[in-house]
Amino acid sequence: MMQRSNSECSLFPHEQFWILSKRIVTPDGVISGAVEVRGGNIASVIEGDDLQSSVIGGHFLDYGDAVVMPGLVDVHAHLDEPGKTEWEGFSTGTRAAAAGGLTTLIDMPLNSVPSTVSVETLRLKVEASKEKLHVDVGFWGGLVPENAFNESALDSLMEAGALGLKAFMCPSGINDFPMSNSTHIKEGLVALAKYNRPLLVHAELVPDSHSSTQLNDGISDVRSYATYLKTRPASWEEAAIRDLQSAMQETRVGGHAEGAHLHIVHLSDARASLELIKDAKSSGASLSVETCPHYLAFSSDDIKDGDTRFKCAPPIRDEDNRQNLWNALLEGHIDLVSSDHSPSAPELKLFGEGDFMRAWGGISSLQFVLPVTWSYGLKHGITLTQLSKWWSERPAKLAGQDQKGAIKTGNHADFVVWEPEMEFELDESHNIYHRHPNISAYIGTRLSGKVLSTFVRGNLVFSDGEHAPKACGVPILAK
Ligand SMILES: NC(=O)NC(NC(N)=O)C(=O)[O-]
Ligand SMILES: [Zn+2]
Ligand SMILES: [Zn+2]
Repeated sequence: MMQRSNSECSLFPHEQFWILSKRIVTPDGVISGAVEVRGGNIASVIEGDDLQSSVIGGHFLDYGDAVVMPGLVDVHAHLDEPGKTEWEGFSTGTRAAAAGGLTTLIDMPLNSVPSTVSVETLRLKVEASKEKLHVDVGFWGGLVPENAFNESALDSLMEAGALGLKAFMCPSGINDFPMSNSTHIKEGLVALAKYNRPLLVHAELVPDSHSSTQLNDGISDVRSYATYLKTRPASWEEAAIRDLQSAMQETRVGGHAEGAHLHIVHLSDARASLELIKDAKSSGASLSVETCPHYLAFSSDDIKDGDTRFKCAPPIRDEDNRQNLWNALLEGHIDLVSSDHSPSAPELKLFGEGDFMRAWGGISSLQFVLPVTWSYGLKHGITLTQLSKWWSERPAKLAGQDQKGAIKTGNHADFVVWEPEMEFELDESHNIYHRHPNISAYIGTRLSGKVLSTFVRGNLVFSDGEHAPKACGVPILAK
């Protein structure tokens, strides 16, 4: 049998091989069988027990009872390169992804320097990623007031390969990524319509009555999580989504932005905001919404004073809200899950002071999202099929990746092989590939679900704690 042309890309470098398992997650259910990989794609999927004899003579890997699932597709990762590689980076971030069973990441346009808001800055991203990608990485472009009314600027960003756009409705904390209003967002949707690509929105709206002096007035206990939580109420999410209502309506059949799609990132409020989303969906708007593992795993009562690892925006809310998020996910009102992996330099977390008001926000989680979603989901009876829809099928669709996100003939051979029943303590002894393991909110938790192997387009990029020698992930650019 032929070896793959660049054998350093894979720990099992064969042009053609079989993967066997008693639990393969396919769009038609979990089957016992074998997946044939040829030239990096899925050549066939066959059902049956004891298929070893059928594949004899060929190369194969028999994973027994371990689960073979489509690799996870994370539509919300901040990789921060170029310019903020000391926060994360293509190399560290994609190594963590490979170790966590994620095979595709879509990078957010902010936190790198410069932000990805033009063709030139997108080129800098792609250039900076060369030879550093252990998984495939696509890029969202930024919608900002400066380009929102400039259709040719948005056109060229789309033509250069951005998979869609991302906007903030509140200050992002990043100077070259100013916030947009609903008029900018409408313009963005109209520009995206002809490309059939989505606009992702950070939906929190700061009320007019609010000023930063007011914000810090009377705040005494800056180490208390409750203090921070009060400064970003659920009404901010609700107000943003209400403000988006007319833009959403334009995505309906016959609307000015028919063909475009609006996606709300990191929903935390599972009350009024969720109701508005349900209404918009049922009125025919092309709308979807994600939540993140930290909103599903933690509630405000769990967060200790001064533990700024848990600071993010929108904030982690109360326990009832967390239960509502799970129900919404199980009932299909929340479409998918993303990491919002958003690390920073540890100093910015101000662990010494534990000041929630001044610490940099963002949760670091990329490598752990599979066991976290699974472990906390077990109490809600989630299935492998649901997990795979939330983490692979729907995110791949949002990002326009029709050859990813499902184990079916013709798709990319992107897989995670994992043991859902295997428990482990996530402590400092664990091999963590994030640039800064200690800022992760998950250190110190006990999780269920150990990743054994990860394949990206047929390359075994991670196996048994080891990465393939060469980084052979590719930048994904829309055509
Ligand atoms: N600048 C950021 O990375 N912001 C991110 N920060 C969070 N979520 O706390 C985000 O996605 O809004
Ligand atoms: Zn955000
Ligand atoms: Zn984010």
